[in-house]
Amino acid sequence: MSLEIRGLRKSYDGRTVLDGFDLDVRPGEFVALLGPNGSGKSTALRCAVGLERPDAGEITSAPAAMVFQGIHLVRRRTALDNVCTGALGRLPLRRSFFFPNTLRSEAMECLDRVGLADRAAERCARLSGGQQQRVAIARALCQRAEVILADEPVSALDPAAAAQVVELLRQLASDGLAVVAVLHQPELAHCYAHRIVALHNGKAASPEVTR
Ligand SMILES: Nc1ncnc2c1ncn2[C@@H]1O[C@H](COP(=O)(O)OP(=O)(O)OP(=O)(O)O)[C@@H](O)[C@H]1O
Repeated sequence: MSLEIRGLRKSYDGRTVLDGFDLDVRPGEFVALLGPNGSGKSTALRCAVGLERPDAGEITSAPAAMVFQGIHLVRRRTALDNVCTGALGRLPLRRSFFFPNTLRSEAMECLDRVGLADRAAERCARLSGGQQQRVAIARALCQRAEVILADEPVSALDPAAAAQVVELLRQLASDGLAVVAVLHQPELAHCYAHRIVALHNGKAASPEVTR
């Protein structure tokens, strides 16, 4: 299992958000996490990646990276530079200003996997929203993540770009990653996810196998 969450509990200001949330995601699996606004979907992902401390529960995860709705690229830098920053956590400090060629090659491979090798030298500000989100996914790949946690990755995109990004997430899962994406579009979840998990009353409702 790439990601195992058991009995996750989290409250804010005395209000219970997660109340025994469980989730298992295998390598090769794309899970869509659905649920109403405020049901705790982001909180669950943030706990899984270590951005939030749970009140209780156990999380076991292979190296994980998060992708956000807001994308968070450095817009004036090139797509390739942005992807290279995925490796900052494993670079010595002196290397973090001029990325070594080996890293640039790895970042190019990551851009290739998201279909954007031909835009590597383009400043991110000049890319479309969907392309920018694919660059952010390439950056997660350059982190050498085995688990990708995507929090509403397509909510800001037009329908065609959204479908392309969700299809890419499915492809990456088919290549062996474990992928969890919070989606607000049930039709995309049904079309592309291997499995849908619904968050209800702080718990995972029975998973529904879609494919
Ligand atoms: N840092 C925080 N401090 C206080 N309350 C928080 C914090 N983070 C989240 N919450 C609250 O926890 C609840 C769950 O939030 P969360 O963002 O996880 O829900 P969500 O299912 O992702 O919602 P949405 O679909 O609207 O993004 C909400 O009521 C939110 O206001």
